[in-house]
Amino acid sequence: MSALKDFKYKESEDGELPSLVTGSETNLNEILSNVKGDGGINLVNIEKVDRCNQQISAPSNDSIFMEKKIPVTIITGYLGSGKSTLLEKIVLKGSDMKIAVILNEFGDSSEIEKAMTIRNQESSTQEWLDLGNGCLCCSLKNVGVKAIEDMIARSPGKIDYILLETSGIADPAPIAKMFWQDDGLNSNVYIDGIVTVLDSEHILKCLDDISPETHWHGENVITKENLTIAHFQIAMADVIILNKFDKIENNEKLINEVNVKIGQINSTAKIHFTKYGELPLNYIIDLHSYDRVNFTNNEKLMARSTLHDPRMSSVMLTFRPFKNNDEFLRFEKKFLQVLLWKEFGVTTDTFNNNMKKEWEIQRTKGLIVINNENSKSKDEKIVKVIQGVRDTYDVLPGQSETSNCDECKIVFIGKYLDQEKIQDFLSTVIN
Ligand SMILES: Nc1nc2c(ncn2[C@@H]2O[C@H](COP(=O)(O)OP(=O)(O)OP(=O)(O)O)[C@@H](O)[C@H]2O)c(=O)[nH]1
Ligand SMILES: [Zn+2]
Repeated sequence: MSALKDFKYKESEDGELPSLVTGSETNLNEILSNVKGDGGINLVNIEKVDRCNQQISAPSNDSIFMEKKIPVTIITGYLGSGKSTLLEKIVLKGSDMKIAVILNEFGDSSEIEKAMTIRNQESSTQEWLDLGNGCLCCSLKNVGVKAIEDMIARSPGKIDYILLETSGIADPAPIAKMFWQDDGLNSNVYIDGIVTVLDSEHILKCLDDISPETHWHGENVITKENLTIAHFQIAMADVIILNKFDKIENNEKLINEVNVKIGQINSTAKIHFTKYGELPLNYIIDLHSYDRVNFTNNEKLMARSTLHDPRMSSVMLTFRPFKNNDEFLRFEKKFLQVLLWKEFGVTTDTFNNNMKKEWEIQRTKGLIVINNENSKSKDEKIVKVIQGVRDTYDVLPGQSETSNCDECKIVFIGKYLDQEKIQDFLSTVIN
């Protein structure tokens, strides 16, 4: 029977106790060098300690961590739609802004190593990054984000924007969520928006053509009801580029059909037709799609009652401002979470049974106006923004692009959404 080891501390055997951390240290190394694992290796990785030391020692006003955050624009779109062509044009055209272009291509060599080619005008560096199974939307959470954060930390002040091309079969939602970190994580990047490039000649076929070998990955994308990854790439877009316009420019009927079909799936994204990715850079940067909301929806499309394609659609609700913050919190709990947290059992059976069983919300954008009950002038209002990607949502202090703040607006984009039923449900929460 082995004797129980006596774990009591004995200075003679266990050495001197390291002094307690007082918080006034100026160099973490002194403390951490005493903290050794078995075999004397450092328990904390050295780069992390160096970065912490820089943070502690740099005077707060110019600490490298105070540096501005770098916006990331995700460029997605189905295979061969023209993403790389768009990015080549941007890099070749050059601009006074320093843009890092990251191509998440599938390496020929092996499925485990992927090239992240970082390019800006002056030079291009090749960063090899192990993305797990080779796709940013499937890789371990944050592997891609961490690599990009490290790249920025290594070249402070050298990058103004990051344009990240996903592979043609990537589901943009998990990628958006990866970059959409709350400030607490002190990330030096943030998501500015999603730009989806479409091949205007083939997009209609692509939306109807359910190819069994379509590469399904990312979150639990349901294949049985023939949705394609192109649907999700369109639904998640803040800007849609209908590229290869040279192929359809003489076909009025097709142009209109493409416009209507895309608008049915996503009625809030701005749509631009392009040839070989020719587009002014400012159409795809500074979108602020995840910290602000501007509804540029095409009213005429929204007014249309019946949708020819019941699968992916947009639902837009407008309603009176909230009387006070409590009423807004009740809306959040009794309406928003019931809609978004279906997977977590928050959705009531009555509501569920009332909708088509595979209904699901992919994207939420909301402009919320609350009467400020604490203010002297009764018409002072508080504006908030709701940004949601599938079940994850955030309520941020907002500013509305439009000046009028006398109504709330919320848009849901997803599968089998029924405008009337959601509207009725809202009226049970806000009457
Ligand atoms: N006719 C025409 N061809 C285009 C246009 N834009 C791109 N192409 C061509 O379409 C093909 C695919 O373009 P890419 O830019 O590689 O497409 P991609 O989206 O990056 O492709 P993946 O990375 O495989 O998803 C290339 O041969 C381009 O030259 C366009 O506007 N019109
Ligand atoms: Zn993937």
